[in-house]
Amino acid sequence: MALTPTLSETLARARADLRMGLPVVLEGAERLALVAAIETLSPARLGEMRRLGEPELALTARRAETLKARAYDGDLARVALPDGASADWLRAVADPKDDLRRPMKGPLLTRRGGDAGLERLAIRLAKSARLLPAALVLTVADAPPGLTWIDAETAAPHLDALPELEHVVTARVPLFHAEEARLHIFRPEDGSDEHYAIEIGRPDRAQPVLARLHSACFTGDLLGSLKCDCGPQLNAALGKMGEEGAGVLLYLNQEGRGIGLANKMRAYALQDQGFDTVEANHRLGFEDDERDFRLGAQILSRLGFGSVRLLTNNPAKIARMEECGLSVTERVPLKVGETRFNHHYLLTKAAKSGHLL
Ligand SMILES: Nc1nc2c(ncn2[C@@H]2O[C@H](COP(=O)(O)OP(=O)(O)OP(=O)(O)O)[C@@H](O)[C@H]2O)c(=O)[nH]1
Ligand SMILES: [Zn+2]
Repeated sequence: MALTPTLSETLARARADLRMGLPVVLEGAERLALVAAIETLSPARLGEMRRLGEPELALTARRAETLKARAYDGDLARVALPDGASADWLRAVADPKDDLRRPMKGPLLTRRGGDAGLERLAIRLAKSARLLPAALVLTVADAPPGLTWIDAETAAPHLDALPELEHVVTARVPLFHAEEARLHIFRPEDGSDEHYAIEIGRPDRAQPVLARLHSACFTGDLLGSLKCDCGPQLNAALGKMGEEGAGVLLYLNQEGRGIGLANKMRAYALQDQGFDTVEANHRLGFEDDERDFRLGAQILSRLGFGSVRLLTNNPAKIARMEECGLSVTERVPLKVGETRFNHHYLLTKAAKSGHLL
């Protein structure tokens, strides 16, 4: 041990490798596979992988549904590569941007039988690298040297577990809405994004605290985008905490409901083609909401809060908090920032995701 990387560190490396277009090695109980993310796979690396054998394309069942491909593995599909399939072809299958212009990618031949555990892990890694959820998977007898090597049996449960968070630092930051405010930084030990807690005043830990779990939205929070209600919600939540003189706002770096900013922009481009926010996520191969709210519950309890008055319109958030052992004594509605550009988005969230209007 000592200087050799831990499983968390190896997975963090794997995410970085996939983002750069470098394959990683997954070692399962019965086979070994080279795995590359389709989004970043170069023609040269594809050529090299094809030289070593017959790779397959792993897609989520959500993406397969749009492509009319059968997903025999339940949550995913393993697609056989047609002769001469190029990196561009793979990219077009993984990325829905031209689906309407070029609908016929298939028929796609999908595999059934056998174990899809490594493919499942491959997609999981691509998602955690915030790439399109699609991977090239090649079963090999042995792997080329120098690639990051992952033990699949231990990695899969590790990716599902909540990473430990280190409370890195706390400092005072006077805010427009509340001069007495402190920012706490929390750093996950798995090398993923840091999350922030903004504590307003000195909330009494023995009482339910006014709390908001805010998910990062670069476009809404920073640019003032009118396409969602995030910016006004952020402002209104801090405003209310300022008025009451106490509260805690978690700023969770789960951009785009956990799919990352690049994928959220892909979803926006699909919305310009007429799909709603939920359909766009599905066409990309994601679930409606890929966030992990356990993080928020962990941060609140690390700060000493056991019960909250939660500012939200999302009943699922309340349910998640209670599952994590946090008591939600009250839901405080947060309805601000409706525009003609987000009216339909808000209606979709109410109709499909259970948000309260
Ligand atoms: N994937 C995707 N993410 C979006 C879209 N619009 C906003 N987001 C993200 O959604 C998150 C905010 O979630 P919301 O659904 O607005 O609200 P909520 O957190 O579920 O519920 P509230 O507590 O009521 O605000 C942020 O991470 C945004 O970046 C979209 O069209 N697609
Ligand atoms: Zn937003």
